[in-house]
Amino acid sequence: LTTDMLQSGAWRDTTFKPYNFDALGLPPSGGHLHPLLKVRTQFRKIFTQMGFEEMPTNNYVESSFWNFDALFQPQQHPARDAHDTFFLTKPAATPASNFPADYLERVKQTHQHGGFGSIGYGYDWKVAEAEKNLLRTHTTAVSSRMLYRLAQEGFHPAKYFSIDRVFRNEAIDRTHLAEFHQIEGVVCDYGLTLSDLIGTLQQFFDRLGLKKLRFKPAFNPYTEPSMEIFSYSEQLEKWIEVGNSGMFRPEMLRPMGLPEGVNVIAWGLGLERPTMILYQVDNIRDLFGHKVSL
Ligand SMILES: COC[C@@H]1[C@H](c2ccc(C#Cc3ccccc3)cc2)[C@@H]2CN(C(=O)Nc3ccc(OC4CC4)cc3)C[C@@H](O)[C@@H](O)CN12
Repeated sequence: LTTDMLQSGAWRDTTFKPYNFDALGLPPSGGHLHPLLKVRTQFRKIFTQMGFEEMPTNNYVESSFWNFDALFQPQQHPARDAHDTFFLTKPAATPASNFPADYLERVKQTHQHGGFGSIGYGYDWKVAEAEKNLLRTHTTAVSSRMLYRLAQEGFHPAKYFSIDRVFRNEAIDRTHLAEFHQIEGVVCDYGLTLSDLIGTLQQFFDRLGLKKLRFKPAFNPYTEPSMEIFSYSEQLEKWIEVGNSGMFRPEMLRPMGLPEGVNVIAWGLGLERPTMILYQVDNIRDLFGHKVSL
């Protein structure tokens, strides 16, 4: 039966087969959860089982102060250039009156002259640099806010985690976009050492099915020592990089007011890479971005 038959009236002398009311309709295509969000739930479960509390990460816009200065990342560090970071023009700055004045002063002193056994960087720290707004380059900016709050509200041992979007002004390719989801774990307590970090990482990655870990010395401006984490993937039958880690430096922790003897171990990884491996996706655009084809 066509519109032409209806308009011309040809339908009148056409015999049609009887309507089959028992015919099954087309199966409706059910929706499905996005793989990234399913893997995010998996990571949330792992952290929760390990007793970690999720950090509030609902601010993509951050000040350079919390994203860099609070982490003892020097103001002339290349990561702070526009070629690596998305700086905002409106609002371009968070007035320094928003930062705790005494804490800001301790951060400034630590960058300039060190303290707590550190010699600092010896440069002239500029508040205007710390006021610049940006799209956070890591969720470690949230960790710095949480650690400061923990110190100010009365320290107690704590375990935090975050899983959320971060933004880097970098070249994009098959496996890298200008934004990705960072996963970060943080443990703060008295007397933590590198072996606590290694043990925590083994617990964490074991729950991901990654049994064999290897650690390689690395550098981060805000952690010392730092280690890159590698694991043997049975699925890919090769050693793969699975994250980075370290112990936050005293130049970051002491100005916050965390008590003497308190150390903080932390590690980070991405959400896209594990999702691409678990769901056998080889182009990140099939997973995330403006042209998703699932
Ligand atoms: C600019 O890119 C950064 C991102 C992302 C990353 C790297 C480091 C950190 C960090 C940190 C950190 C360090 C010290 C203290 C606090 C945080 C966070 C994210 C992943 C880190 N990486 C990464 O996730 N790899 C990975 C993780 C899990 C995994 O599981 C599979 C089921 C088997 C597989 C792979 C390693 C690479 O993918 C790397 O090329 C991309 N990295």
